[in-house]
Amino acid sequence: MHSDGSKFAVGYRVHGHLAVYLRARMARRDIECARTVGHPRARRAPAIPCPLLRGPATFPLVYPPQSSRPPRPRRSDHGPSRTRRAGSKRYASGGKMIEVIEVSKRFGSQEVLSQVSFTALDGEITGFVGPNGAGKSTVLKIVAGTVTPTSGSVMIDGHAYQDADRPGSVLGAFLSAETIPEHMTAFSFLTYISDVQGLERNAAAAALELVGLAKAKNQKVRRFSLGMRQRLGIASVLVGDPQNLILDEPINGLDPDAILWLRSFLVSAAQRGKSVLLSSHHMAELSMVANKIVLLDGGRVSRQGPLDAFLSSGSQQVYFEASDLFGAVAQLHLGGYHAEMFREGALVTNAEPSEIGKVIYDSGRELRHLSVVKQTLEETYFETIDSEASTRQVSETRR
Ligand SMILES: Nc1ncnc2c1ncn2[C@@H]1O[C@H](COP(=O)(O)OP(=O)(O)OP(=O)(O)O)[C@@H](O)[C@H]1O
Repeated sequence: MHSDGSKFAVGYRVHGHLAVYLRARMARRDIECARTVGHPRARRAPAIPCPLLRGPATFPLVYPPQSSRPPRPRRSDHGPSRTRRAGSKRYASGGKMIEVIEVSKRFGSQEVLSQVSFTALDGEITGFVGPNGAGKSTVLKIVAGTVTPTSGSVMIDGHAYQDADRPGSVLGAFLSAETIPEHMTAFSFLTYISDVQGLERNAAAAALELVGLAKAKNQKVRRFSLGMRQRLGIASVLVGDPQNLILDEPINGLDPDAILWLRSFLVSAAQRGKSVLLSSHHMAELSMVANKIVLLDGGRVSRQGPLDAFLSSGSQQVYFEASDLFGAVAQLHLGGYHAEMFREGALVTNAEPSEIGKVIYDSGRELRHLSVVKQTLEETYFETIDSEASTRQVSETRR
């Protein structure tokens, strides 16, 4: 305990995370304070088995872990009339929750971000992607208030974050597990966070349960594996149940069980109307949960839009299987189509399935399978990055 008797003063002796919470308590208007602090109304949902814990969890796991698609939102999940598009992946909506407005950032002479603008809406998971060094972490740090933009602003729930009365109830951010003090135990770390946020101490225990660290609660963080540190970092965000969540590469180091759990948790959070901004290099994972994608490249937003637009924007391919496959492919070539043998059948580029079906049928062959192959998020990602790179190359050559 510090000589002034403040139970928060101990935070001055540590660095990183705790200093952040400390400042939250000591100087409410310090924008760093709200990195991870949340509000005290931790949810007391009915206990439902959590795949991570193999025991009860304390949040409603409404998203079946086996499924890669979220279910239709139930009215009871988020109150009456908050669902705008039942059946879609927008779970509930209340407006623009995280608004990044024309944000630019320079570190010395290096321009890292240029006029970055996007919104992460209520009830949605916004996937934030881009190559290494694109500036994703810098954007998230600016949203969390730990880095100041050179120009532009961020609004959260319609207000400047530093003006929030209870910053912790507004935003929870998991930016890096590296800042968790190594000399603390998992429990003392989370208890400290609970104290600073004015939560009951069982909020810390519940968060440890949620992320599957209950058994390791008395272990020092320095003995934690990467995955355990990630889990603890995620727990530090969940402890206060904030309305908006930002997570920077939370999947790194997690085992498959934990990934499954995190996926379920984030979808559930969106279903309850929260806004989730999720940075990740795992495209397949993002495809399963995201409603919207923001692609950052070279410090600029090179593309943003609904996930479905990313999946359907590329060249369409039709896959078919037929009798006399070689003959069918030759027939398609004669008709001017580009067809290639693939697995048990063939892939035709830039074609409509009805056209391909007609060609095969008219040639007297038996059509056994016909389907449209959608471009994956990863393919669209590389296509966009490649086209940005060639555009940059052309403009540099012209100079
Ligand atoms: N504090 C800093 N001082 C100077 N340069 C910085 C600082 N923080 C980040 N940068 C630079 O800003 C650029 C963007 O970094 P950032 O970490 O935001 O990228 P990122 O998209 O998150 O990358 P990754 O996918 O590898 O995590 C990099 O060139 C990095 O070196």
